[in-house]
Amino acid sequence: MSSPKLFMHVQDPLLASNLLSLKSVRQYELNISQQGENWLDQLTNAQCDVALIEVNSLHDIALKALVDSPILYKTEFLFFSRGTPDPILDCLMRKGAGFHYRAPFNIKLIQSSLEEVFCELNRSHENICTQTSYLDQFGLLVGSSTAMHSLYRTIRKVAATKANVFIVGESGTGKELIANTLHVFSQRAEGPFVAINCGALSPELIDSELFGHVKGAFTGAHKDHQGVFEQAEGGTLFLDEVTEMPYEQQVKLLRVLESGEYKPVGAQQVKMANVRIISATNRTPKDAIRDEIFREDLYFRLAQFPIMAPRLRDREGDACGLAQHFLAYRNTQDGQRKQLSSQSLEKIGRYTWPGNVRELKHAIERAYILADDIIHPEHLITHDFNDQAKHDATYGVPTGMRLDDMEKIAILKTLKKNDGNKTDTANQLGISIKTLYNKLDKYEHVDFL
Ligand SMILES: Nc1ncnc2c1ncn2[C@@H]1O[C@H](COP(=O)(O)OP(=O)(O)OP(=O)(O)O)[C@@H](O)[C@H]1O
Repeated sequence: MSSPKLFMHVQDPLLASNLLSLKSVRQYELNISQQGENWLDQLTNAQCDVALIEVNSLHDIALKALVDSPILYKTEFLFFSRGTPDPILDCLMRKGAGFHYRAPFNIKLIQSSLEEVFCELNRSHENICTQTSYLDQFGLLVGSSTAMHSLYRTIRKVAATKANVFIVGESGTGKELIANTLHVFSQRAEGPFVAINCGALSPELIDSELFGHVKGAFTGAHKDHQGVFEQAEGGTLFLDEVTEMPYEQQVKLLRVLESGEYKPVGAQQVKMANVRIISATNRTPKDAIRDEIFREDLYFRLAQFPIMAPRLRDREGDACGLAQHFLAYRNTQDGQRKQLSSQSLEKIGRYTWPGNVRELKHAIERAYILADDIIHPEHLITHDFNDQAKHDATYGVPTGMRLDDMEKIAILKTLKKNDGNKTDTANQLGISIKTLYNKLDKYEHVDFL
């Protein structure tokens, strides 16, 4: 959600500096009027929620025009005057324009009025949010926090370059969405975006997955197969969980990055790769290099431009905003009007979301399934179980829930408990890593943005 906007047209320097020093003024996005230009035109262009206007002339043309302007009903006005009777101002007051403060000004009173208006503006955003999302969006990413806006600026700058980008961030922070957004804003946007999970590649098939193979290259190679380098030709190749790629395979990837050349398995001729590489990991690269699971030379090739994906707990206000966003999409999908209670929003705002946006998205999905109309805190299942829950295997297993919903919850909870480690998750759930990936892939596709 963007901050509510405040327009200020105040010429008296003392009054202006008093107003600007108020905390309640600084929480708005500020627009200060330009001297010599009609302030009503400026206000109309800026589309502000609140306007602080000093009236110091009985011949203020803009004030006169305001009487018949639609802005009068869209903006909350606070007028400041020296107290000289002004029929136009009286007329505006009769039309419900807002507050009129006369000198000497009581700054404390002004502060509390602005505070109140600010709360009302935010409340009106809240009331509409179960059907609509109020967060800012950039490419495929949603979020209005300072951390997200700084990420948007970085993406915009680096997308235009040819640099390989390396995204580091906790599981569920949206690294794949960041990669896709980089692609969308790059000159390769018309080309394909191909994502591959390096942790899910089987050592036997990895060469073929990356570089492709020709018919007859090995038993079972019944026809030519394009590797991801070829599939992503002219576009972007996203190497997710790149630190999980088998160590000996990393040197092959390094060679392609250095020379641009690769050879499909069983082929005679080399091919030239024309792809931009974006990679990601939820490990700290320095630790992965120290532990000798990730080659340092490969890291430097891949990380021409490193980007940190911010944790959800570092994006002030975004957790509640995203919860509303996901709920609004779900409501729209099913024609429902489910709402988050204010206690639920409080719980969402307080919780630290160690599984980041993915955990939040799935918590809302589960709550949506469980709740009738209002989502209460008990519907929001997070991962901080109490001790009793740990000892009781049936704790929290609901009755009457669809089996595939329960399966989904079990998978996502286990994934979370294992900090996103899919190998451990698959082992604990007694399924193959491939099955796990297929199921996660399915959830992503039936999910909402
Ligand atoms: N800023 C965001 N706006 C909207 N949805 C988001 C955002 N960030 C993440 N998501 C959603 O959260 C889920 C996880 O995102 P994604 O797969 O991109 O995370 P990740 O960091 O790549 O996770 P992992 O490290 O486990 O692969 C996806 O469903 C994605 O759509």
